[in-house]
Amino acid sequence: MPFESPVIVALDYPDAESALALADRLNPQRCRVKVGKELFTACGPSVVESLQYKGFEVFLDLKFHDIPNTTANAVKAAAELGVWMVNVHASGGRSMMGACREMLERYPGNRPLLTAVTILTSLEQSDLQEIGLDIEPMVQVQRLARLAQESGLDGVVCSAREARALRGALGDDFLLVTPGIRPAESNTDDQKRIVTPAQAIENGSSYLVIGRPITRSDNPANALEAILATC
Ligand SMILES: O=C(O)c1cc(=O)[nH]c(=O)n1[C@@H]1O[C@H](COP(=O)(O)O)[C@@H](O)[C@H]1O
Repeated sequence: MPFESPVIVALDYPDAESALALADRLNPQRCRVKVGKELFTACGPSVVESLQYKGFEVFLDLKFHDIPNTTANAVKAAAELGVWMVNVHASGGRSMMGACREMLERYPGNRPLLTAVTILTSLEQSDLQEIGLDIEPMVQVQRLARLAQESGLDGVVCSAREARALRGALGDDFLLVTPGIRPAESNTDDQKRIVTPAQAIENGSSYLVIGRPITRSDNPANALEAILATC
């Protein structure tokens, strides 16, 4: 893409028709798109291929979290699909992330970027406490991000609230993919660790994952442009 857009639009839809209709209202020169669990479970690889055919680079967000062999082969299937980015959960551990990275060495020309989810942006400290993690999100995100970098990953998925600290600790080349983005005064929905687009970029985010603020807008292309204008 000639203009390197920081925005990845989350196509969280129950069927291909709705997802492709939204994609038709966007310009693939102005954003990338994300296919997640709902759309992929309903439609499978064909919706990824349809989006690629329309000119979009696709982030396949299936957040794989399993034993190393299973996860590495899932990442391999994603690479065969020609996706731009694929992700796993960092809490799957070093061997799992390393096995995925090693598997992708087989795709030197068109290797997908491999990122690891740290702590979901829908969680805050009290949620972590309930699952036995008596730790601040910032501290756990930093720990997992360091592990992901040591395991050879290209970057992490985190809240833009953690981006400044991670950028300082992990360097300029490590990708920080940040969901939980909400323009000022928009609905927070189920997100808890939210940041505005402008603040996310200022904090050092590489990519902003944005769903409902764009997809639920009356004019998604205008909503995207309004966000890009602030970045
Ligand atoms: O991996 C992700 O993309 C992801 C990680 C995370 O911590 N939080 C998070 O919201 N996401 C995804 O980012 C998108 C956010 O969508 P909106 O809340 O509608 O902007 C959804 O598709 C989520 O699945």
